[in-house]
Amino acid sequence: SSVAPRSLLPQRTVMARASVRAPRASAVASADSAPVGRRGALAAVAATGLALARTAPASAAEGGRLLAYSEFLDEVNKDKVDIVTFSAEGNTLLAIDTEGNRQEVAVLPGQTMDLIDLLRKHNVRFSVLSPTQPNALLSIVSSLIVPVLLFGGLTLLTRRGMGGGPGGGPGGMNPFEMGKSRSKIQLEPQTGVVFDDVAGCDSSKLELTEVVEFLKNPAKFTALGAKTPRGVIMEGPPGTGKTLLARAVAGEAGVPFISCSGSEFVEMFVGVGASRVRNVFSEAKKNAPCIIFIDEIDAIGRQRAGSGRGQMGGNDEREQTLNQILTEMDGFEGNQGVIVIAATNRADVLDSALLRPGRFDRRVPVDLPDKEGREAILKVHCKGKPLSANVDLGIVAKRTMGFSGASLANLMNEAAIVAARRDKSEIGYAEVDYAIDRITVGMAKTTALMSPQRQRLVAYHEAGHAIMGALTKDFDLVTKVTIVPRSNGAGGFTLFTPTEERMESGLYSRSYLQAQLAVALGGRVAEEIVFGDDEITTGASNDLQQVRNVARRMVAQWGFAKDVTGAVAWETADGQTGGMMGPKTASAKTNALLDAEVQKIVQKAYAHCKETLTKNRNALDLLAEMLIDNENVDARELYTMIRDNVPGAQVPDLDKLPTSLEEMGAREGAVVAV
Ligand SMILES: Nc1ncnc2c1ncn2[C@@H]1O[C@H](COP(=O)(O)OP(=O)(O)OP(=O)(O)O)[C@@H](O)[C@H]1O
Ligand SMILES: [Zn+2]
Repeated sequence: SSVAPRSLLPQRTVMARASVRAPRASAVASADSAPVGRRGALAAVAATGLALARTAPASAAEGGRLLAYSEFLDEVNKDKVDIVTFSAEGNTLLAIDTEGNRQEVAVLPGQTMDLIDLLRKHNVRFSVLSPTQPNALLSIVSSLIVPVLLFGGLTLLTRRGMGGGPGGGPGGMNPFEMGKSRSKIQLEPQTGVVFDDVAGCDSSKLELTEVVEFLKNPAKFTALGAKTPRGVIMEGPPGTGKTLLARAVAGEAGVPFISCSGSEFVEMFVGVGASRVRNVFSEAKKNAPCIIFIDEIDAIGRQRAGSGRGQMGGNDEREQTLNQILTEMDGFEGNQGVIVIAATNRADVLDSALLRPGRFDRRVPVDLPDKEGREAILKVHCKGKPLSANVDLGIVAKRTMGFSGASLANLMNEAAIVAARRDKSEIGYAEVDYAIDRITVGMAKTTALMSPQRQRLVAYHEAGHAIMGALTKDFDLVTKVTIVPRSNGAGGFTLFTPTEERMESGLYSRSYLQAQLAVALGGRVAEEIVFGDDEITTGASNDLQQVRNVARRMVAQWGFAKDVTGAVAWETADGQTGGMMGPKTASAKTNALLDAEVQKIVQKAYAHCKETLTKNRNALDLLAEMLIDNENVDARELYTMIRDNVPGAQVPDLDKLPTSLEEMGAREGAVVAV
């Protein structure tokens, strides 16, 4: 497979000192190699959640086989087919059966409409791959010799209307036509979308208000010599509303919206991409102030050096296109009011040249919605749909953890279709329930949907970090615990805010560092206590690396084990022995001593952690339950629970605790550990 599940890739540790809007900003700032020991940097113990296995999108390359059309029809008739995806050209399709197996099928030309009737009759979900999606399916199938066979009855069927299926006329449904509708430069004078149409995503919207302000009156900004925004990268999983948000920015500012997709540029002949970029920008300048939206920027903006280079010549074209974009953005003298918003779900692969100041220097994470967000999105998509009184959107939101905005929209749509099919006048809970199951089945194969078991595991993991943090005297304040999956692959996170004094001095005591180790181990130890040794997961690998790093530095850099290794710094802050700082000093023997001390320190922290969590199993269970229930737990909720359930615990003044992410982020020195 081309893309390894994310959980198998080295996970990025995110520990960044927060500036004003820290929690969001730092969710993208990778600081794996943060020089520990520098003021503040150490204050973060990575409390990394379980990495969600984000599998590659359905690719026919993986275990697919070519299925004869007749066999395919038989399977459909036996209700064995669950999901069908047509290629943009409509000549092939990918079928996923009820067991999750993928199979490619060559479609007979001219009978798509009948096929669609059949699919509808058997409740098969189907969709058309958009022409801009890189089509693995197509390239594979086209290399096979496709026997075009005729099958009695079906071949000569005429195009009957599609009256049978509710919700969707024959119009826009024909994959043949959709394949051809590759867009030119698309300019919408008015998108008609406003921020209120985008539910949830409050923090993303907040980040974008500045852009809106600028677009409303660019002259005001430039006259004052203010540094104006130029490029914004929105990153997040598919369907989280990135396109919608970009259109809302245009709508809020009342400016035109020019959209294109990164993949459109690279499919063309050499030189065409660059010239198209020029066209897009010159069109934009004519219409300024306005927004250029580039979807799938990763298609052009991948890292230039390394793996991609020299592959079948297609790369020069991509590079030229990328360079042209950079040139255009650099050429915004004094910025005439053109803002480029780009979207990607792979911000990690982007060329760093794109992210430099003056280019895409703002990054707006658009994460999967939490429970509240999901409820709000559901509300948006219920507009104009008659809902029966027995549908409680709060409950629907609770049952749909891991759903994106797009899947929630899809959910309400499916429910409406089912209701119509059942001849109901309103959508009842039964229909919504049915739609949830259906979409869940589809999603389980393509995305990182949280199963209840997984949710429980992540909840206990994070609860382990948080309880350890909260119960350790004089440790950083636990300001937020969440099990909402992040776009960087973390299953959840725990946020700590160090005290002002600690931030000021930048000095850390031995007891503080030991506490840090215990807190970092909290996730794994909680898993162990609750689920047993055999069920512990790889989700803690990041925590364990943190533990190793901190312990190693305690011994080798700060002389905390001086009785054994002497009060000597055996290595520099970056873990090097010698180098610029002097000769290589640690002998093999000393190194062995250092290693042994590291192990001792870690074992001690581990024992302490296990004892504390076992003793406070009650609080651990309660917090895990709170997390499963609400997904987010803020400082006040956490410490209230601790005050009421852990006798003798040291609890901060509840009235002074921050409750909103805004408040927490606004606190100078907040530290995010994802
Ligand atoms: N926050 C939201 N509020 C309301 N609707 C949403 C939201 N997020 C997504 N949707 C629905 O999902 C649809 C698809 O979202 P959109 O295309 O903006 O996602 P995207 O993040 O750009 O996805 P992709 O990465 O696949 O391009 C929207 O048109 C809208 O109907
Ligand atoms: Zn962790």
